[in-house]
Amino acid sequence: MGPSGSGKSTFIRTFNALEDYQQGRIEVDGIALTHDLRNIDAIRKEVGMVFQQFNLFPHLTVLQNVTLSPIWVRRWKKQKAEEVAMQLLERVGILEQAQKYPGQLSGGQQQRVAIARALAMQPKIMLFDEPTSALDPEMVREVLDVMRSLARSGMTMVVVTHEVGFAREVADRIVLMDSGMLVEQAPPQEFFQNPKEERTRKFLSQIL
Ligand SMILES: Nc1ncnc2c1ncn2[C@@H]1O[C@H](COP(=O)(O)OP(=O)(O)OP(=O)(O)O)[C@@H](O)[C@H]1O
Repeated sequence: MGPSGSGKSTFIRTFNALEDYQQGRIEVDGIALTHDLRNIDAIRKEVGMVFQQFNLFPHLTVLQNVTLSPIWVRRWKKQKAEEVAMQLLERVGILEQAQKYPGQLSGGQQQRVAIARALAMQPKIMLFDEPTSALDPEMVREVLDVMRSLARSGMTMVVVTHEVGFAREVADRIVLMDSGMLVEQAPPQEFFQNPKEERTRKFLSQIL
């Protein structure tokens, strides 16, 4: 969490080398991120990402959006990729939309396709960059429900969000960022009820 421009997107985009960084060290499931392209590829296979704007291919059906990477990157046979995709579409509650195009779906449905698409690559970590910020209020919940069940299934997730209730309920750890720096990190209860930093108190007084 953190105010606008505090560096939240920049931070999570470094995890899969969408953004370069100058200091520090990033390690994903034992693989250290270097500038070697093969290494970046290896990390990207482990890290799924969901963006605020769903970034689906508009000319492909839902099913084709979800099977594209497994077929082209993982080299799965079409039939296997489609079987797995259908299971994922069922998991995110939009199985019946499989043959439609993104433009025919609501924002909440499109975001659930984007989640299924990321999961299709069987990532070890999922990054979410304000996944509900572009949605109408009534669609926020259906996406948060999917994320909640993903968290319960044990998926490691790093989520940039302004959804305070969701963060409080689902997170193991909340990180507050400000001016490109990590200000405070703590389990939700401690973060919301007993923050250590003045900056955190000020942030909470603005959002609660
Ligand atoms: N650690 C950093 N060092 C230097 N510049 C940074 C750092 N983190 C972010 N920036 C710069 O700060 C600006 C805002 O960052 P970013 O978009 O990541 O913020 P944000 O918290 O995601 O904002 P929003 O909530 O509006 O999306 C960008 O121009 C980015 O390049």
